Amino acid sequence: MTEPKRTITPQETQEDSALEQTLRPQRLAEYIGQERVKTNLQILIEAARQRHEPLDHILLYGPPGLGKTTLATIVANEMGVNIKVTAGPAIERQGDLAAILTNLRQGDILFIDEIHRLSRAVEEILYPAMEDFVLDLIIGKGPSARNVRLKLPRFTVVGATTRLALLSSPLRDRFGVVQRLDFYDLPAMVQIVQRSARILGVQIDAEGAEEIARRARGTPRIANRLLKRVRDYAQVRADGVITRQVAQDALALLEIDELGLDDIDRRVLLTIIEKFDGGPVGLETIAAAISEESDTIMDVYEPYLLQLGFLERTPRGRVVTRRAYEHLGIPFNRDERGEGPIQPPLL
Ligand SMILES: Nc1ncnc2c1ncn2[C@@H]1O[C@H](COP(=O)(O)OP(=O)(O)OP(=O)(O)O)[C@@H](O)[C@H]1O
Repeated sequence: MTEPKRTITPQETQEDSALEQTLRPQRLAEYIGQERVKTNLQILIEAARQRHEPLDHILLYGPPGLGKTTLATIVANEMGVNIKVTAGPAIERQGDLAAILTNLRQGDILFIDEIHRLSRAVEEILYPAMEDFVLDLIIGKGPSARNVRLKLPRFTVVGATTRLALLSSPLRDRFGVVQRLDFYDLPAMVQIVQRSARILGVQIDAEGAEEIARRARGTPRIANRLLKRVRDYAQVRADGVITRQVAQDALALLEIDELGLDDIDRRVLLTIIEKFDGGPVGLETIAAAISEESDTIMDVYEPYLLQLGFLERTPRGRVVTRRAYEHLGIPFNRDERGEGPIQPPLL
C-alpha cells in the first residue's frame, strides 16, 4: 500500500482500504460500466456453473483503480467460492506459493494482483499448477534431493496487471480468458459517484455528482476519494449538500482542474513543453527532470494523459499535443508535421 501522496493517485492508499470495503460492489449486477467485460464474465460464469466446473483462469489488465480486485471478488461471489487474495511481490519464494496452493479447495479463486511482478522461479511452479493442477516440489538438497508431485484441487487463478507487456508469454498463455478494463465513461462515473454517495449517506445533487465524476479520471477509486474530500468540504464550509458549486470549490482547493489533472500531471506536461520543446523526449529523461520513477509515470500519470490525447507515444519519445497546449493556455508553435517548433525566420 502506498502513502497518500496525491488525492488523485489511482493506487490504493491506507485511507482507501477501509472505505473500499464498504463501497465495493459484491455482485455483477451492482458493478457499473465495463459492459463488454461484464458480459464476457457473465457467460463464462454461467457456463461453468451449468457444467459444475471451476472457471477457466482469467487475466484482467488495465490502469490501477478501475476495479480488477472488485471484479475478482465478484466472480468468487457469483460462483459461490472462496477467494484468496495475494500479490506478485508478496510471493517471494517457491515455498510461499506452494503454501498458498496447498491450502486451496476445489473451485477456489486465487487472485494475484500485480502478477507481472512474480519471479521466474515462482512462475515455474505456477505453470504446472495452472495447467495440470499439480505442484512439483524438490525435497531436500544435493544428491539426496528428489522430485515430488502433489495433486492440487482444480482452482482458478484471476491475475491482475497494469502492464500486460511485462507478463512472460508462457504465463500469459495459461489464461483462457484475457480481459482489458478501460477508463470509465462519464455516465458510468456519475453512477459510481451517486452509488457511493448513497452508501455513505452523503447528500449530492445530479450536478454535484457530475462535477466529481468529470474530474475523477475515469477511475472509480479516485471518484470515491474525491467524494470523501468534497463531503468534508460540504460539511465544514457548506450545509452538507454537495452541489456543483460546492464540488467545484472543494476541488479547486485541492488544485484538481476541470479535467481531473493535478499539479504532477501539469508538471509532466510543462516539463516536456518548457525543457524539451514539447518533445519527443524519452520517458527516463522526463522522470529525471521531475524526480519521479519512470514506472510511476508510465503506470499512473501517462495512461490518463494518453487517453485525453494530451500526450503521444512515438518511437522517438513522448510528445505533448496541441490539445494539451490549449488546455494549459500555452501558444502552440509547432509546425503541422509536428516535428518540432517552428524556427524563427532567418533575417
Ligand atoms: N464498476 C464499479 N462500480 C462501482 N464501484 C467500483 C467499480 N469498480 C471499482 N469500484 C470502486 O473502486 C474501488 C477500487 O477498485 P479496485 O480495488 O477493484 O481497483 P483495482 O483495479 O483492483 O485496483 P488495483 O489495480 O490498484 O488493485 C473499489 O473499492 C470500488 O469501490
